[in-house]
Amino acid sequence: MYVGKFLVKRTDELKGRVKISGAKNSVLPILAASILSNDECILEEIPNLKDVVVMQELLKALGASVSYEEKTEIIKINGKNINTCEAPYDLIRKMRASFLVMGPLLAKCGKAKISLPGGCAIGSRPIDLHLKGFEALGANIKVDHGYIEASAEKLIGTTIYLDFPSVGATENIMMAATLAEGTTIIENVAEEPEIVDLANFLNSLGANIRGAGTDTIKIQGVTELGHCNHTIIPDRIEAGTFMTATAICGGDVEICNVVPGHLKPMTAKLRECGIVIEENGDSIRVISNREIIPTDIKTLPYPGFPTDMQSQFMSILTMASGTSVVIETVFENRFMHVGELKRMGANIKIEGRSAVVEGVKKLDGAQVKATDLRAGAALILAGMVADGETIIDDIYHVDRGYVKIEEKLRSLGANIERIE
Ligand SMILES: CC(=O)N[C@H]1[C@@H](OP(=O)(O)OP(=O)(O)OC[C@H]2O[C@@H](n3ccc(=O)[nH]c3=O)[C@H](O)[C@@H]2O)O[C@H](CO)[C@@H](O)[C@@H]1O
Ligand SMILES: C=C(OP(=O)(O)O)C(=O)O
Repeated sequence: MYVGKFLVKRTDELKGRVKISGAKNSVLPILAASILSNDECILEEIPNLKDVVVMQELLKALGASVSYEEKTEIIKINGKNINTCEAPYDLIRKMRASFLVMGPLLAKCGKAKISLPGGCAIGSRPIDLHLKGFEALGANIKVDHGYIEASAEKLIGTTIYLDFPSVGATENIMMAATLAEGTTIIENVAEEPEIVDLANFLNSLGANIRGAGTDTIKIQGVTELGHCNHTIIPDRIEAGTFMTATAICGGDVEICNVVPGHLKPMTAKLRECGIVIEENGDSIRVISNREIIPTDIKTLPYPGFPTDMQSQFMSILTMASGTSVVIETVFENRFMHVGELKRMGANIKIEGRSAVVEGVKKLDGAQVKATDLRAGAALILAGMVADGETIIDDIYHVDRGYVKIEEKLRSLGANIERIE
């Protein structure tokens, strides 16, 4: 059983330089996509995250050969010997992104049997759009005893309109269409940088994908994919988390290995909050005197403000000099952190999909629980400005998506440790 907790104490300021790891939300679909090829893929800047370990286990269970070296952050993966098209419940339940192997398996083996992923703390997270896309490409879908079975003699390109620009559905359908016969056009797709990274990876394997990063993606099917070297883009959500950590604690931090363009929605909001941000090539400098101007936030698909940064921003806004409104439009239940922040003295009221945050003069340390990955990050931020000690439980969620967050924060002067 996982027994780790974080003990967080007051941090007066953050100072120094921190390097951002490869993006969790890029590496997971790219690992899934690598089994489309029958050759070796070499992937660099692989973050050592729990979710990446689970994805490796899943790909090995399907028959892929996978080797990861933590020191160099390189994965070598070869999908030549994929020998089963079934992804068991035990692996799918550990991580929703496991469902991203469905598109590649269907394209490569003509069938896939995957356990239904189910919901999680942030929402019910249906997969109807993924399935509609596979059906449009000619797959036959059936749901039986908690498993989805998809089969197709041949996938045939077509035009697919997504009702909502779902990140996962865009990725899954794009991967399936890569080896389909003819042209697939997917409209109203997600435009996240991770979609562009996946398309770039597939193209360097020999796929023919155009338009990633816009609302329409066009895929000309190919018969085979080859080998490639690919470097995962930096994690914009990890970068945003360090930006907000600096904002709330005060200080002067250089965040390197970032793509400033990917951070724009966060940079714009932090500037509205009164934080100074300088962009310098592939790094940014964040300067804060701890004074936070109240600011409203509304989460939206990219290039809107990311839902994965909503809870960290909420922590900052609890200390603002007035009232802010936070609207969550992407997930229907992503306010679980509010209850925990209130235990630390925050003044927040939820009304439907909105949270009204009344700034307070101080937060108090308390025993709290990371209800999901980003809730855990938000509680670390709150703990760093609270009086007294904060103990955060259930931090396995945090390890899903942050590489050694406590070590990186400590290198900037934060008072945080992992305890048993
Ligand atoms: C591994 C990964 O990349 N995870 C990210 C991905 O999750 P994920 O790919 O699961 O998120 P989606 O963009 O698919 O979900 C957005 C919304 O669409 C709904 N929906 C989605 C698919 C579907 O078939 N039907 C449907 O109704 C979801 O319930 C949710 O309300 O994008 C989210 C939105 O930016 C991020 O918070 C996650 O960090
Ligand atoms: C919701 C998230 O991830 P996942 O889709 O992997 O649950 C996240 O990264 O905040």
